[in-house]
Order: sequence, then C-alpha cells, then structure tokens
Amino acid sequence: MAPALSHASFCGAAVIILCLFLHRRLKKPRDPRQPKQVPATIPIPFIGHVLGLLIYRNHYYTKISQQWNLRIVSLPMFGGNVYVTKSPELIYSVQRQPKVLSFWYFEAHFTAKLGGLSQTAANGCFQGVTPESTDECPLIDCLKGTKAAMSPQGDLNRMIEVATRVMYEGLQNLAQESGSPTDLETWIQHEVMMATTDAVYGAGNPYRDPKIEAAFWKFANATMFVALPGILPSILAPRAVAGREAVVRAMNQYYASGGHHHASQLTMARYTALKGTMNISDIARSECVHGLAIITNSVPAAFWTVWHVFSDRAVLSRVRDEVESFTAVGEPSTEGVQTRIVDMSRLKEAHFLFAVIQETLRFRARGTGPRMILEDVTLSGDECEYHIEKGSALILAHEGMHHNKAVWGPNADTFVADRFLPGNKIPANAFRGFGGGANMCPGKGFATAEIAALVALLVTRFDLRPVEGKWAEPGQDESNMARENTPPLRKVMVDVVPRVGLEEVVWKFST
Ligand code: HEM
Repeated sequence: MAPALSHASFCGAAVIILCLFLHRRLKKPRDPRQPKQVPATIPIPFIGHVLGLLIYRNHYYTKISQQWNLRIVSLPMFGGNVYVTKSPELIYSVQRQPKVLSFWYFEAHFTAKLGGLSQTAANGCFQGVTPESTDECPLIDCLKGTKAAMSPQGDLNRMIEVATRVMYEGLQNLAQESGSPTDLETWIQHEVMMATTDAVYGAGNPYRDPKIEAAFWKFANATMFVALPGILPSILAPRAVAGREAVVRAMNQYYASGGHHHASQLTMARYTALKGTMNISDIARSECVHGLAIITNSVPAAFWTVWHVFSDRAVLSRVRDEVESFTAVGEPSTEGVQTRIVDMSRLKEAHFLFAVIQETLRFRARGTGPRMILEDVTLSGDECEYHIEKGSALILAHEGMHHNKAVWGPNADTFVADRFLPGNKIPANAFRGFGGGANMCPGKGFATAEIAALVALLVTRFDLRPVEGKWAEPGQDESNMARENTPPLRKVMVDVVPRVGLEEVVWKFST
C-alpha cells in the first residue's frame, strides 16, 4: 500500500475513534435487543476492527456485513459501538428519525473542523441540531434554502443550462486538442468542476483561477487529515491546509466584491441563511467545505458514467441512438459545412442514459451515510426491532446495500445497464446513491442532468479509444473514506477522435 494511502486510512479510522471517545457514555448492561456484536475479521482484541478499517477502508463495512447474514451488526471499538447495516428494511426507520439519527450532526462537526471555523461560527453550526433543542437551526435553514434553490421552481433549469454551455465549450477545446492522449479523469474533473462552479457562483466563480482549482483538490484529497484534532492537520497535511486557506482567501474576495449578487439562487440562499451566525470570513470557510458536496461527488460519478458508457459498445450504441433521436441536422453553411444540433430540452427523454447513471452510482458507491446517534433509539423493520445506543455511530454501508444479493438478486455484483429503466422494479429503499428522506441530496437533479448532458455531447461527437488498446477496469481509489464516490485508482488514457464520417460537422446544442 502506498504510504499516502495507509496514512489516509489511519486518519479516517482515527476520526471515527475520536467521535466514539467524545460521545460514548458510561457502560450500561447490554440490552438484549441490541444488534449482535461481531468480532473483527482480523482477530485482535480491541483494535481488530480499526485494523480492518485501516486495511480495507469503507469496504470493511461491506466485508463484515456480508460475512454476517444479519440486518445490522455492532462493531465494538474502544468501549463504544459502530453499528453497520446493509438492510434496506431498516432504512425507513432511520429516515423517520433524522434529528435523533443525525447526519446534520456530522455535517456541523465537519463544516466546523474542515473549514477551520471560528469558535462562534462553529457553535452556530451546532445550534438547534440536537433533538432536544428548540432553537432555530441555521444549518437546517441553509439546507432548506439549498433545496428550494435547486428545485425546478427555483434555479435548477438555469443552472443546468449554464453547466451545459460550459461543458460544450470544453468539448470545443477538446476537439481542437485531439491528437495527443487525454487523461480521462483529469479532463472530466476540470470540465465538471468548471460547469458546476460556474452554475453555482456565476461570473465571479473563484475556481476559474487555475491556482484555486489546484488548491481545492489539495484540500479535498486530504480531508481525512484536515479533520484531525488540534495542530495535527498542519503537521500531517500542510499542503492540504494551505490549499484550504487559498480557497478561503479567494472566497473572501468573492464576497467582498459582491460576486454572490450575480450568482445562483443557491449561493444567495446559503449566504442569507449563514450571515445570521457567521461573518464573511466564516461564510468563506463554510463555502470552501460546501465545495466538497457540490464537486467531489459529481466528478467521479461523471467519470464512471463515461467509463461505463464507452467501455461497452452495446451501451454506447444505445445511448447514441437515444441522443440522436433528438439531434437535428441543420442547414449546411454556404461553404457546405454540415451542422448538427442536439436539443438538450429533450435530454430527459434519454431514459436509458439516466438508467446508466443510476446503475453507475449503485455499482460504484462506497459511501457510508454516517449517522450520529443522539438518543437511545429503536430501529424496526418487518418483524424485527433493534435497540441502538446514544453516543454511537450508525453506518449505512452503501456498497454492502447496493451489492446485497438478497435484495437486488443474483446479479447484484454485475453492472446491468438497464436495471433502472422505467418499468423495472427497484427494491424499496435499497438505492442510496443520493441518500434519502430528510437528508436526500438536494443536488440530485442538477448532478444527474449535468452528467447526462456531458455524456450526450460526448457520445454524439467523439469516440474515445483507450491508449492501452482495451478498456481495462482501473479499480477504485478508496483511500479517502469521506467520499461517497471514489475516483479511479489508475489513470485511464484515451485518444479522443471525432466519429468517422462526422469529422467535418459543426456541433451545436439548443435548450
Ligand atoms: C453525482 C453527484 C452527487 C452525489 C452522488 C451525491 C450524493 C449525496 C449523498 C449520498 C448524500 C448524503 C445523503 C444521506 O446520507 O442521506 C448527499 C448529501 C448532500 N448533497 Fe449531494 N451528491 C451529489 C451532488 C451534489 C451537488 C451537485 C450538490 C449541490 C448542491 C450536493 C449537495 C448536497 C448537500 C447539501 C447534502 C446534505 C443534505 C442534508 O444534509 O440534508 N450534492 N449527497
């Protein structure tokens, strides 16, 4: 294992242990309705599970939940418990209690810690988060604003249009550069980041500066270090901390120059909700952390969708047929140049493409949907009940859930491109690609449309030919345990070539 990976894994496990230390309570006699405590796959007392996490990262939760044919198991760690479930049956019960089984608690904790917020702003993040609190909750208000802004009644359609235009321009550049091999992930990372952040931040988008773009990834790729307590982040991850500070400075300038007044409803809604408890400097810090939510999931999701589409000729051909059904041949120019226009307003008709995106998220998910248990609580499913203890953490093992053969059938481990086609039955509560319930990802509609637009523009125009001759599985880099979607482990180099017979076509899109 590369040292950086083992380091990141160590830090990830350390954060989990720290949370358990902070929140564990005095030991009580064990309730018989508690989930079964299971031993570590590495049989070493006290540290076996931690070692498991160090070695296998989030995949450890899948491993251990598959080893035990139970709805939920409990991993004892240093006097506390981490409960792990791969059962959609319990999800309904989890989603009905969002304040007690709290994702928001982790969001508050990580916004404060990762952003390096002042103590006052950190306190504001936690305000109203606990179940007993009757205070206003700025964090939940901010999420409400986010949901409204990213809805079709809000700014969603305009944001998709901006993102599509940016990606179209990126493809124009790619067409001019084609000839030398392209690192597929690096190219997609840049295009999706620019498309997303232009849509969110408007003309003053701070990530347009290549130095800020690079600084963000130094921060984002090492969040497990930055989440460590005290001065450890500065010692273990100085470049990540410096990266964060560069993004924060750029965000500060953005707000100072009024960039947010020319941005999306999302940016204004967040600013309005946060300014009650934060000054500009803390809003800039909070916005830097928000970048993790808006960028770091969409980028690998787009990469893997492109990979699954282009690596299977049958899938590619079906996606092309769909997109071509709403691509018109325009009038040739006076010089006889052909024009083709992709009608993006009909993109939602591409049911197969959207099914591929969902199957990609199912197949590649590695997230943990963490919930902090803020009160003793009962989880119930069909004819079952489990008592879980305050001060512990609950892991919704997305990979384990998405590959659960009892739920998805014998082909759960296979990529089935049309699994999510309308009309096919999807097991209830089993797909966690965008979470669910009160914590359902508010960026779902935007991210899915953005990825679909990228793929549609790419397939009509180009062929991607892997430099090594065939599409070999590059593996997933699971070193950063905080990520829902993971990037490829190995680089995928491709030659980008205009499609045969369409080399001279001028491509346009309409909305
Ligand atoms: C393909 C891209 C994306 C994926 C796969 C994704 C996935 C997720 C997941 C799994 C959750 C956790 C839900 C839970 O545990 O119940 C989440 C939450 C969230 N996502 Fe996304 N996301 C994506 C893109 C975006 C974008 C573009 C935004 C921009 C607004 C966004 C904003 C958020 C926010 C604010 C939350 C927290 C919701 C809450 O606490 O109530 N995400 N996302």
